[in-house]
Amino acid sequence: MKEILKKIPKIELHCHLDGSIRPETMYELLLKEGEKLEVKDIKEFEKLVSVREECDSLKEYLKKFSYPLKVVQRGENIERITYELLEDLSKQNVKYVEIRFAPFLSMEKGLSFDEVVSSVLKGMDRAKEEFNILSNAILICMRYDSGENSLKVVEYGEKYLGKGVVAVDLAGNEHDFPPEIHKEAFQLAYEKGYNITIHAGETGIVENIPKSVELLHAKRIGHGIAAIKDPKVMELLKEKNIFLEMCPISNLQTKSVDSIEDYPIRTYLEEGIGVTINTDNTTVSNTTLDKEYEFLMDNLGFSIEDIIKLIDNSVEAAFLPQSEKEYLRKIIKEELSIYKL
Ligand SMILES: O=c1[nH]cnc2c1ncn2[C@@H]1O[C@H](CO)[C@@H](O)[C@H]1O
Ligand SMILES: [Zn+2]
Repeated sequence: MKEILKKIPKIELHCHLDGSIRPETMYELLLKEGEKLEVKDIKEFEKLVSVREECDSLKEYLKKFSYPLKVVQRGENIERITYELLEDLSKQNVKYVEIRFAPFLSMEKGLSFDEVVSSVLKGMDRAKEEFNILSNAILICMRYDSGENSLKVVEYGEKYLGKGVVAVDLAGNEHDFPPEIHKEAFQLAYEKGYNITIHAGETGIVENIPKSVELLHAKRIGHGIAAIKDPKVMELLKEKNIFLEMCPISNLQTKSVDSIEDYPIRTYLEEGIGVTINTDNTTVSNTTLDKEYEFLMDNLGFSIEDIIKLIDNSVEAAFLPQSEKEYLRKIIKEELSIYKL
């Protein structure tokens, strides 16, 4: 591990709560629920809930969410895993994080929408008090869900806007469910003043990127790997100042690119597209922001100065008012100066 990466202040914009539950906590909570686990210890369990080399697609990757989903059905669990994720991130010197989750996925055993959202917000408040880490939430609509359910996410979530919730997202199996299914919901979100980010072009479907920008009002795109296929799409991203939330380790696991050399980040930066680096799912992808940056340094020749520029992009792309971005820039600059960076 490049030692300096551990120390520098960082920002996380694309992190799924259910994909980032501490394995020890998940194991404990599953056993408490009486779940029969066919593993002999926590080490084996960790393998069960994170992807290995055998993963060949996004669909395969998404299968890893079956255990996390079992533990996000109680308010106290949701609050705890939010708090613990923020504790872990604060130890890695992450200053600000946007945590995303799909409320409807936590409503399978009777929790209400409000119970789910307020549990996340409680975890965030507690972490802010104790670890001084700032965070906001992004509500996810699931692609396979009906357009009506996505509308409900937008409608029910409105009262939390500006009170911990800053945006809505669309996630899940991109291969079988195009963005336009959810057009109405995102139109409403736009009108209500939500920020919008959409998972698009993650595993090859380039047209989902312009659709997300033009039909769903996306200001940021999750992954966007397929933009490399079409110069017009890259031009659109640049022209509209759409930031990409790239997650290199996850992208390799889902086979978004064939090899590291094909990872399009350099081209995007040369084209003037705003790129940010994120983890996607710390547990499922077995990663951290430090590992993601280290990966860029080891495999794609990024320097620490390049990394600092990427972190500054994350500040710019954050769903925060200018004054809060300025505050983040100030504290980041102060800390970097300690290391003469
Ligand atoms: O990289 C991804 N692409 C698409 N969907 C994802 C990704 N990571 C997680 N999820 C989906 O989002 C849900 C809510 O967090 C997860 O349960 C998973 O199904
Ligand atoms: Zn994601």
